[in-house]
Formats: sequence, C-alpha cells, structure tokens
Amino acid sequence: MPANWNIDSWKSRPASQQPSYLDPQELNEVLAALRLLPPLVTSWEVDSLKQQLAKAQAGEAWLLQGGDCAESLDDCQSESIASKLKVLLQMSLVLIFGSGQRIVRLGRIAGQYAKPRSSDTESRDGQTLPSYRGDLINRAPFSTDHRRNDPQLLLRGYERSALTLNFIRALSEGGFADLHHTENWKLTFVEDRPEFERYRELVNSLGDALKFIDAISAKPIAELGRVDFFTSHEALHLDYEQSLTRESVRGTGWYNLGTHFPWIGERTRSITGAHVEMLRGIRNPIGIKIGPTAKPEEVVDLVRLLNPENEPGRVTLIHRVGQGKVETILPALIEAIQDCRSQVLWVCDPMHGNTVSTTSGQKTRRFDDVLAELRSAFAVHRSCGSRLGGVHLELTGEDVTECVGGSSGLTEDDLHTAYNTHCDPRLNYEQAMEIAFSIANEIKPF
Ligand SMILES: O=C[C@H](O)[C@H](O)COP(=O)(O)O
Ligand SMILES: C=C(OP(=O)(O)O)C(=O)O
Repeated sequence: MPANWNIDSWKSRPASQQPSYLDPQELNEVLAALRLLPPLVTSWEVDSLKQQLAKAQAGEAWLLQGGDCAESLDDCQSESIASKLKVLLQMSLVLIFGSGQRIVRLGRIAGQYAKPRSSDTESRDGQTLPSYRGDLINRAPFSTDHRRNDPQLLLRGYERSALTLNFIRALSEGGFADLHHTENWKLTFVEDRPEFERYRELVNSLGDALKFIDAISAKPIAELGRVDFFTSHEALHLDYEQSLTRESVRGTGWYNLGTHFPWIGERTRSITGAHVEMLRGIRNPIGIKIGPTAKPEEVVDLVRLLNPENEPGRVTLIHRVGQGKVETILPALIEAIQDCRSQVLWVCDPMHGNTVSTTSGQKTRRFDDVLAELRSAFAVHRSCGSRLGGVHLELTGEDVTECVGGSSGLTEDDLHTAYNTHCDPRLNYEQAMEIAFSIANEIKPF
C-alpha cells in the first residue's frame, strides 16, 4: 500500500465535481448497500489488462478505447450494447490488419455514468436548473425533478453496469466473438455504406487466412473464438468509486473493482485533489486526461506520485489538447516524461479538445478536426522518438448525427436527425470506421 494512503484518505483533500445530496442519511444507506454488493470485475482481470497495457507501452500492442460520452440507464438494452461492441470489434479488426499488432479493446462502458461539467447550472428560456451530471447523479430532462441529485441512482448505475457487463462477457466468450463468424458483428443499417464495403473486403481476406490456419492446425485455436474486452469509466463520483474499491483476497492490495480501468479527468487531476489521492492507492491501471493547459512539470509530478515504482502498464496519459495545438504543446510533455524516464502509455483523445458550438448553440465536433489532431499526434510522437500507443474516442455503433463531416458529409443542418447524446457528440458508425482505417495506416511496430 502506498505511504500514508488509506481507503478514506481522499476525504481530507478538496474534491471537485462532487454532487451534494439533500438527505445525507439516504446517501449513507445507499453506500452501505453498495459496499455489500459483489464487485463487477476481478483483480485477476485488472492485472491482465495492466499486463496488456504494458505490452502496448513496449510497442507490442495498441489500445483502442471508445464508447459513449455518457451512458444512459435507459439505454441498457441488448441492441445498444451489442452495437457498441460490434463497432469496436470491427474497428479492432481493421487495426489488426493494418498494423499486424495485438489490439487491446477497452470500452467506455458498464459504468460511464458520471460527467464533470463546466458549469453547475444550465439556463433555458429564463429558467435555471442544476446541470445534468450523468445518470449516476441526476437525469437529463430539463425539469426540477429530473435535475435533483438522487442517491438511489448510484444503485441503479451499479445494477445497469452489472447487466451491461454480463451481456458483454457472454458476447465476448461465446460464438458471437468467433473470428470465423464476423457476420455477427454487422450492424443492420450499414449494408450500403462506403466504409462497410472496405470492411467487407478486409473480412474476405480474413476468411481466406482462417481457412489456411484451420487447414494447418491439428485442433481449433481457442483464441480465434473469443475476444478480450475490458471496461473503463471516469472515476468521478468518489463515494461511489470508494464503495467498489476492495482489498484483494490474494493480499495484492486495493483494487477498484467497479471497472478495469478508471481514469482521472482533465477537471479533477489536481495533484493535491481527492481524485488523485483516491486512485493513488489502487492497483488498477489508470488513465490521466491531459488538456492544453497542463504544464510538463505538473504531468511529471502526477506520474511519479501515481506510479512511484515506475511499473509498466500502470499509467496511461491521454492527451486531448485540440487540433492546431498538438505541435506546440505535446513535444514538451513528451520530452519531460522521457527525461524523467517514467514508463507511460501515450494515448490521443482527439474528441475533447475539439468541441465547438453550432450557430444554434448545439455542441458538435468536426470530423476533420478529430482526424487532424490524431494525425498530428502520430507525427509529433514520431519526431520526438516516442510512440503513440492508442486512441480514446467517443463513439457509438448507432447511426447518430452528432459530429459533422466524414465521408457521408454530415452538415450542421443534419444534426437534428438523430442527435441522441446526453452530453458530448459522438462519432457514428461510419465516422468511427473511417477513423479506424486512417489509424491503421499510421500504426507501425516500434
Ligand atoms: O465529456 C466531457 C465533459 O463532461 C463535457 O465536455 C462537459 O461539457 P460542458 O462543458 O458542456 O459542461
Ligand atoms: C470528461 C471527459 O474528458 P476530459 O476530462 O478530457 O474533459 C470524458 O472523457 O468524458
């Protein structure tokens, strides 16, 4: 256990972005109930992910992290969960083909229910209400009742996370994930989409390769029938995260067993803050979001504090500085980490630095900005003798219209057609696949 850390030590630090509840007694009862419920993941799985991230750090694998901006409790349905898994599986296949590397699949799923916000309140037509903070805390519709922080939502969030994870596990292990049957991963609406055509060609080559492997193997290769799939979410609501943080029965320390990979957001990464203190003491691999104002020495201090033993796979730095700023901001961060010889996995989130508002005030992201940030990140890492080891995307397998651009040429006028996100705009199927093909051209073994 790290020095001076205990399961409550975060409580003596300033905790930003935390909801307050009208009835603290009700909150305490809910937290007591959560503490008795079984964990969602196991410490063995968490350790296995850490080993895979260590491989990505060493240049032997690549990380694909993606999913909703904000999962919704109502969206915990088979179709929606399967379609997220399908698009991530299809993307990972494209990346494997392009790079010849192992792909680590990490969903923003089964717990991505809490959102940090820029403002505590939202005003519409002269009425001001608390901001929506994710379905773990309050609800999205703009009414006093929906925007009230409700401790019972913590239990609902835990339950929906468990249901989601149960379905993902079944799909990942069974015939659904079998590489011989990639037709299972097809989304209903994609037939005539250009990106699907490119994907179909790739799957046909895979079919030939599998026939060859099957012909020369004496027995079926189990790995071809299943996939590894891990979960992640922002560790934001600290009472909730604490209730799922448990001491390992193996005596290997404390783990957050509400997810495989918790991350610290850009708004809560203060080195003296409660979020950093909470995650300092757990054994999970963790992510840290790095925005454009981060100072190199600040990032070095954070990495040293969170990974004092310099353990491979422990820290993933997810930079999200915005297109046009990568060349000026990223080199100093990379050099500072190289100078202190800290082992980190570098990942680019090309979404969060590129949110813009339309003339009607709707949040969107331009596909070209997302792609530009990603391409610059590859180039800057290369020129610094470093390696971009993964991508972090907000995406969905559904046919939404939230980000503009991409090969189908979505415009601001199209956004109203299927703008379904509760928080930030996500890439739709076609845009996500287009990004995957672009990345596949960039990834090279170290
Ligand atoms: O997903 C990230 C943040 O929660 C989101 O960008 C905050 O949005 P806001 O600036 O509208 O509060
Ligand atoms: C809030 C998020 O990102 P960031 O902390 O980078 O703004 C997020 O990824 O949901």
